[in-house]
Amino acid sequence: MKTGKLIVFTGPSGVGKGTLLRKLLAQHPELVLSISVTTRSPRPGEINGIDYYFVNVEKFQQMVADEELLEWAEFAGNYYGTPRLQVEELISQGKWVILEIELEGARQIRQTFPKALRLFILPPSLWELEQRIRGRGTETEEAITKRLRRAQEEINAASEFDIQIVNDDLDKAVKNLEAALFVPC
Ligand SMILES: Nc1nc2c(ncn2[C@@H]2O[C@H](COP(=O)(O)OP(=O)(O)O)[C@@H](O)[C@H]2O)c(=O)[nH]1
Ligand SMILES: Nc1ncnc2c1ncn2[C@@H]1O[C@H](COP(=O)(O)OP(=O)(O)O)[C@@H](O)[C@H]1O
Repeated sequence: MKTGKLIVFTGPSGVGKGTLLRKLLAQHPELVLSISVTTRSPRPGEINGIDYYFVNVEKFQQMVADEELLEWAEFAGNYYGTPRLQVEELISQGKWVILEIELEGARQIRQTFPKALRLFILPPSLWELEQRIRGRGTETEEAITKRLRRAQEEINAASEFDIQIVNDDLDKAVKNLEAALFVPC
């Protein structure tokens, strides 16, 4: 049986993580995206148990206390975390599990899973990042401000990751992502 693998996929809000992963997962069924827990409200079209497990703060805090999360962090006023059991089961089945998580969570995983492959997605520019967040039309003005401020901090930490990929031309970024994942270095 194939050996399981953990892949950390980090990048600022609006950079195109979800877009890239949807394209990648459609072409590579051997990759599995870990479904996170969050206290953020669902966006239009987001489905509980598919996009996220949407919970309230009390439930989230209980999961932390019960050590049900592999990692967790607060981001732009909401909590996000990775369910431990789900990831451990998938890895034991030999799956390649992708954690789409922000910088603080990625730092925790570097301590607990040093063998995880850590990828950082960069925007072509901060201006383009802002156009994308605004263009997506999912965040309030306040959320956009918080996320853009956090984006600068995250971009400054990109060199902590094994591989950096610029999401400028989407198809080119997908190809670079496939090379990072499947071409032995
Ligand atoms: N630490 C951590 N971050 C997460 C998790 N799930 C999502 N995130 C990150 O939380 C941030 C906000 O996610 P979201 O509200 O969906 O916004 P988006 O990045 O603009 O799509 C993003 O950087 C996600 O990668 C998680 O389980 N743990
Ligand atoms: N390479 C790209 N060029 C232009 N727009 C993009 C590109 N990748 C993603 N987008 C758009 O940017 C917005 C944010 O993408 P999304 O995948 O939601 O980012 P994230 O998951 O990192 O927050 C979406 O409207 C998406 O269609």
